[in-house]
Amino acid sequence: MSAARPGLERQSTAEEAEHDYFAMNDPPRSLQTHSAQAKAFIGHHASRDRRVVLVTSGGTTVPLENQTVRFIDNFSAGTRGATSAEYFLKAGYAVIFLHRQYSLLPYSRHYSHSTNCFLDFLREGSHGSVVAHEEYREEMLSVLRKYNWAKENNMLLLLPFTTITDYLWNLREIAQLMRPLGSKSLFYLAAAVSDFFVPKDRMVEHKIQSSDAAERNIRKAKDSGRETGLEPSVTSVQSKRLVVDLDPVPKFLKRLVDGWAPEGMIVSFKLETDPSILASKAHYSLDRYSHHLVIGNLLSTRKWEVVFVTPGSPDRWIRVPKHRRTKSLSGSEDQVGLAALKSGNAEATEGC
Ligand SMILES: CC(C)(COP(=O)(O)O)[C@@H](O)C(=O)NCCC(=O)N[C@@H](CSSC[C@H](N)C(=O)O)C(=O)O
Repeated sequence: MSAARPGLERQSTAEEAEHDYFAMNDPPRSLQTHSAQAKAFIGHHASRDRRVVLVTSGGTTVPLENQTVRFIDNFSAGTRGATSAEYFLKAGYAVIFLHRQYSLLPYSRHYSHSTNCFLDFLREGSHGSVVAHEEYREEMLSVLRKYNWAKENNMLLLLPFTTITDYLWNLREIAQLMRPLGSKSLFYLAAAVSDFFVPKDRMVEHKIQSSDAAERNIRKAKDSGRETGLEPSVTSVQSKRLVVDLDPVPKFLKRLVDGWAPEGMIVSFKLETDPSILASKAHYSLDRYSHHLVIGNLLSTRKWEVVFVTPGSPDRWIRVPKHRRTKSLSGSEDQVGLAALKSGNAEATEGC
């Protein structure tokens, strides 16, 4: 961590980490365009005194080379984010949907290109027309009407990211643009965010070689390392194993709560695979960042149960009953939202 800059009182560790991270890792080429779109969208809805939610969705990647051939990814398909965005729109929020490029989107998620292939719901009608199969027509029409309403009323802004750096630059930019909304802003952080990454100054430029060329590759990287004093983050050794040395991603939630969006309502998700630590990790996150709600979920059961962890209240599990975990067109994840609605937790609907 850099020493406190002379003439300034020592900034918090989180502020220092933020400064160092954004100084070392360039913004995505799309940031200015995204910023202009978000600014116009927020201004449009602020002038109508409307609540705006930033929903983040899908997984961030960690590139291993500057000219990226290989990257570390995660499991997230964006189902939680895309489904929740639909509930937020239904509840009257304007939605900024910051999502992993090509992950599931609100409404179109019901008929993706692979699972539930939309072509399977269509048939050729008269005069070369295309019509929906009778049995799907009602549901498809309902989804289409909601989708068109959101588009025609400028209620949904879709902003894509790919890497962890894209995500953090966009999150900070949009959060700062949302500040004037004050308590009318909500942050719903459903994206699966990388915890480790390859810092730019330790990233190799070209594709990592898996052949004998690796020797030349290592020598070149080490020679450049001798000049910069930095070892490359990824090296393949004589045994041709690939050794990857990653740094932790700065804990940005602290900066979001304290600096970027001090008046916004902030909901984060805690993902675990071990049920015995989920609640404690969710409480730890809430205590550490002092935000409003942590929604805990397990990788294996995330589509039908979540736990709401809020300050000063008992943990509240929301589960879709076994018999209702049907695979509707929209999948069982819709039912976590419906279960929350039926349990009288309107907020919970928006939270799922
Ligand atoms: C990703 C899923 C599980 C949804 O799955 P799909 O429907 O398939 O998309 C979502 O519900 C979720 O838990 N999202 C959050 C996952 C996540 O990355 N949580 C972080 C907290 S937010 S990243 C915060 C950062 N580490 C920090 O401490 O500042 C964690 O568990 O640590």
